[in-house]
This record gives sequence, C-alpha cells and structure tokens, in this order.
Amino acid sequence: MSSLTVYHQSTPDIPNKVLTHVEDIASTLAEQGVRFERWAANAPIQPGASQEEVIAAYQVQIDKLMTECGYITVDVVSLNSDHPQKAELRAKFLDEHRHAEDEVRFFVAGRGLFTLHIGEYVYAVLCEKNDLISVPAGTPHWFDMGENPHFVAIRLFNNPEGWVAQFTGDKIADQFPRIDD
Ligand SMILES: CSCCC(=O)/C(O)=C/O
Ligand SMILES: [Fe+2]
Ligand code: NI
Repeated sequence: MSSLTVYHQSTPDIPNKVLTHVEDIASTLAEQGVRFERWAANAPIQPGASQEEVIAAYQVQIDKLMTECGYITVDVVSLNSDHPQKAELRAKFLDEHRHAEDEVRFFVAGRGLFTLHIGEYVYAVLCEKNDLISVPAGTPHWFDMGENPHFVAIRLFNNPEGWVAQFTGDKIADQFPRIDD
C-alpha cells in the first residue's frame, strides 16, 4: 500500500503523520508542489524487464506526459534482486541529491521509497505500482530500493542528458527509516 509519512527533520524516529489514502497523500504533497497520482499500470511487466519492453508497453502514457509537460527524454530503471550492481545503485540513490529538472517517475511494477527534504520537514513517500510522482526541480531528496530491489519505474526528463544529480553532501538520509525489505 502506498503511504506518506511526514517527520520533522529533528525527529526521524517520531512521525508527525502517516497517510495511506491516495487522496490524502496527493493533497498533502500538493501543498508542497509535489504531484502524486494513481495511474493504471496494467501491462504484465516484471522487474528485470528491458527498457524497450517497458517503453513499448507504456508508450501511450509516456506520450501523454511528454505532450502535456514537455519532457523530451525517457528511460527505465528496472531492477530485481539478481542485479549485479544493486548495492552500488542503492547507495547512489540513498545519498541526498537534487535535480535541475522535475523528478518524474511512473512506477509500473514493485515499489520504492522516495524521501523529500522540504524546509524543516521530511516526506517519505512509499511509491508502488500505479503511482506517478513528480518532485519539483531543486528539491533535496533520496530514494531507497532496499537490499533486494523489486521495481520498474519509467523516468521522464526535460533535458537531453537524462539523469543528472547534484549531491548535497548532507548525510540526513542515514537518520531516516529505509524501505522494509
Ligand atoms: C525510482 S527511479 C530511480 C531513482 C532515481 O532516479 C532518483 O533520482 C532518485 O532520487
Ligand atoms: Fe533523484
Ligand atoms: Ni512485483
């Protein structure tokens, strides 16, 4: 079940609130400029599926986002627990970073935990299959896929280079809960 847990940055052990209804998650995140929507990811895609397979299965949804929002690049992160670089990839995304463009991710299988650091608050968004999230450019955040990743996310970018991150150097992510494996 998708969820949103909100903390003050000084109390990583004590959530201020935990939301599980999609409308509550979406409205709370919208107050911070974050888009969260429930889409339909009905194609039989499994973690480990190729980028080509995933893009072909979701071309309609990708075209809609590209046309509506002006994204120009798309790629896919498709990981299962057999991936040989799973530990390195986990560590990279767990380091707090920002992007110069919106972070747009459509989960079409599995799940992952995005944690956003906005002002003094921390918003941990457990995204699952069917969830679309768009985090505004410049928002410090990190992402946990767990020790045994199991997800497929379509990523859209408004630059030709695709994934580019500026790491903040802040080790705050180490204090906050990670995904339950
Ligand atoms: C869920 S897609 C992989 C993670 C990613 O692209 C990112 O930028 C995490 O912050
Ligand atoms: Fe990111
Ligand atoms: Ni699954």
